[in-house]
Amino acid sequence: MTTRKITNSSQGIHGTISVPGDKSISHRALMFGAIAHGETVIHGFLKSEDCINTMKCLQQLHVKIEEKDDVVIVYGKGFEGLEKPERTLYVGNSGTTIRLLLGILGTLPFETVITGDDSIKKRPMDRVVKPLSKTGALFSANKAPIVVSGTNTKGITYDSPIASAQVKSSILLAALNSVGTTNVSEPKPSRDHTERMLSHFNVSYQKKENMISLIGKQKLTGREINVPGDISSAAFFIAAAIITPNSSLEIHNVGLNETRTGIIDILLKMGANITISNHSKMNGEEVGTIHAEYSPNLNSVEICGETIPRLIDEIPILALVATQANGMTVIKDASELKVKETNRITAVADELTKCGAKIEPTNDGMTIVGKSTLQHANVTSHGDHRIGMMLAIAGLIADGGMTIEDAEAVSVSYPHFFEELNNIMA
Ligand SMILES: O=C(O)C1=C[C@@H](OP(=O)(O)O)[C@@H](O)[C@H](O)C1
Ligand SMILES: C=C(OP(=O)(O)O)C(=O)O
Repeated sequence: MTTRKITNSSQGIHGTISVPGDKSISHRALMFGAIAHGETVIHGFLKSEDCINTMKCLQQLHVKIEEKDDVVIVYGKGFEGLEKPERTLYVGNSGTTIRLLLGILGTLPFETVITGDDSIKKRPMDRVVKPLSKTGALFSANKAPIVVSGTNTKGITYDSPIASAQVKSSILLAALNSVGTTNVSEPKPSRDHTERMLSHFNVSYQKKENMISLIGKQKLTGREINVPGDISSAAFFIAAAIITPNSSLEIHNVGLNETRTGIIDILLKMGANITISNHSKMNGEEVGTIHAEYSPNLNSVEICGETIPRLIDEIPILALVATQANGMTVIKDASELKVKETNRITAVADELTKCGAKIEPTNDGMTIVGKSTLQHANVTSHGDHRIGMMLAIAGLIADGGMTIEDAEAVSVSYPHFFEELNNIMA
């Protein structure tokens, strides 16, 4: 386990950076490339642990994938080109990998065993096992390790009780290799990268309100994909600039898909100095440049309802920002946080309390009372990349900095996070 010491940054953070590729889009680019026919060339692929695990799983299913210079090339042979792996597939820490792959594997006529690390083994898979079983897919368990297979799967109609892009995407991937129409709805809109990727691969589907309908067995052909920078990674540096005195930071090429920009909406509502410029589009995904500056007059907010899925992974870093805002910030409707890489409600509350924050966990979120002066503490990431990065940013404003145990967890989504942080502190 690696321990990292972060020093307090009295001079602020400065510079112009780009963040690595979007994790959600990188996973999908590989999977769509694998089930399409022909070459899919991916630019800006995120080479982090989670996405590399997706790549390795697909290679074990006998998909040829090459890394050349800055591109990743997937030589897809359609669903029928996927072959039984010799070994158990290992997804590491990645919920997106296991849930989306279960959708694909549940339509293949051979048994695959799939598992992950200790965190993955605890995370609920019934949310995909239940709907996918209706297609005719077979599963040995509701938690990893799972043995999965399926023959002649059929389209289903499923009203998902949770707003989860992983559930929606798993069902849509299964739908592509099933006979007939699949209809899937969700209670609130979750990230729509799968839908945009379907359009990019010329798959036709209908979307009416929160219901997507797709006819199975459409043929996909390999495409070129440009992956924008990950707004969930950018969020740590945006927050750092906002809460650290004397800071000014520009981040290029950030994905600005509106199903992901809840973090920007909330920070603006809190009074943060953020501007967005250079708007453009990359294979159906909006991108732009984000400029963030120190914002001394932040106010508390309530974060709930439809906003939650639009910033679900940014709640740990938003909690830190809320410690620097006047008044009480209330986060609710976010019980999904309990089933992420760790229980992010208790992990955030426990670790930030050690630093002097006034933060109370609730059943479906937390309350945070600002403004607090934070101080040095020995904290832990709990093996969760987003908790680790949030605590590193807390170190910038804490008296005496921060000591973070299990800091290597950041490699799950942002392998060079600490190097980038050092660069902008210089
Ligand atoms: O589909 C995706 O790429 C993701 C969806 C979200 O999970 P849920 O869909 O389970 O909320 C998110 O937390 C995760 O980091 C990535
Ligand atoms: C929840 C996350 O990812 P996953 O569900 O893919 O493990 C995340 O990256 O914050």
